[in-house]
Amino acid sequence: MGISWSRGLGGKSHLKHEERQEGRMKGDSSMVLQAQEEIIEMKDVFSVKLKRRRFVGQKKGFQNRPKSLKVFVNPSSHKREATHVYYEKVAPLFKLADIKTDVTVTEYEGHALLVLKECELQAFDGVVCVGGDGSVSEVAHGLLLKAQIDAGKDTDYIPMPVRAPVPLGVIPAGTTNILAHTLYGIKHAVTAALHIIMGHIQPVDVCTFSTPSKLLRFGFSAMFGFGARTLALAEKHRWMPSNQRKDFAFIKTLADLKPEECELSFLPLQIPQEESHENARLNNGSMALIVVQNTSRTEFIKHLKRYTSIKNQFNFPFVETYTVQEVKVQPGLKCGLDAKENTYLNAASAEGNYPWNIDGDLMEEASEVHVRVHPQLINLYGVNTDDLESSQATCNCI
Ligand SMILES: Nc1ncnc2c1ncn2[C@@H]1O[C@H](COP(=O)(O)OP(=O)(O)OP(=O)(O)O)[C@@H](O)[C@H]1O
Repeated sequence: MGISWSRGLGGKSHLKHEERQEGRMKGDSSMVLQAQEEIIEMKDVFSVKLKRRRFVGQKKGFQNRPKSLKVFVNPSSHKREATHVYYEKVAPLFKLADIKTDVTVTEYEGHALLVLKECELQAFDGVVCVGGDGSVSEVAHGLLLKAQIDAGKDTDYIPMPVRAPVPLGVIPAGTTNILAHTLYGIKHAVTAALHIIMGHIQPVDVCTFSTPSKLLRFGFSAMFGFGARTLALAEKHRWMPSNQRKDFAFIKTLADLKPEECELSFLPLQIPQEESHENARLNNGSMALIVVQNTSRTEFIKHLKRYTSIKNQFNFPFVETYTVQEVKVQPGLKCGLDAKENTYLNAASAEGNYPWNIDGDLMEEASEVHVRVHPQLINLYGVNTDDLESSQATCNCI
């Protein structure tokens, strides 16, 4: 086996080493030209460096391939592995691909958001986040918020947000990496890095979560009720180790399970009949609304257990699913609840705020929350694994 190349043979395809030898032996005259090809045996190759060359008039070498990246690494992600993952597995690949990087190792929650607000995004071809879903969500929010600021928008009220100016790359290194699973079909840092290097880009829908007076977040998913109360309880026990805290909050919230009083309104997505069997996808301007009505604890646990499976996951009489564009949730206390129930419903905060779990981040709001999906608001590095039958993103977010 050898590596061969030719000196401007007018686009003729190369012959393999073995074929060339054979041609020579047969005395084929066309082989005279080919004989100018040079061969290096693979065993003699120490390393290969490809220089990017452009033809006259060609504007770009490879479309979308980044040359300069702003990188955020969350050193606290999943057993503090993110820094190691980045410097050992990803940074060497970026270097080989001649990509310049500007790295911020975040020091606290909200650090990436602060840096992004001050960042000159024009200096970069993309932003990369090394961490779990919590970090990715913060960076995606920061990137989109900065885009609105740069576009001169009022960041408290953004009915028509502008798109993020550069793509976002996700290097999975967290405890939960649902977004990375969706984009790469796998939690694998090197696969993710290669998608970034090759400039594979996937437009993705993003939601805005707002109250009547302010924008809470740009994000991808939210839970009201059980998933939010679990998070609120876990946050109150920050002193506990992460997994212990989550398990404790989950079991305690389940033990105290009560129906959540709220008024829900939504705008269904108008989709053509032939697509009506499809649920929400990454970039078709839709989101899935899953409403779990009051039921027994046993039935609710059955529903939770099936949550991670792909087949019949919501096939319960008390679970309704809708494909929607907008949702409004107006929390409200039912008159006539007994004191114990009232205490539960107001457990998250003395001010009567209701907890929301937005991409794993706790937000507490008293007023109505309006969720809207904005089609293809951000480009993410990766491919759309919606179409890969084999991809099964496992979700352990609750
Ligand atoms: N240096 C830091 N110390 C503590 N928290 C940080 C730091 N840098 C970033 N964060 C915050 O940590 C949160 C969780 O990060 P991430 O999702 O990457 O990790 P994880 O292991 O998946 O976390 P989780 O336990 O929430 O699943 C993010 O909201 C991020 O803002």
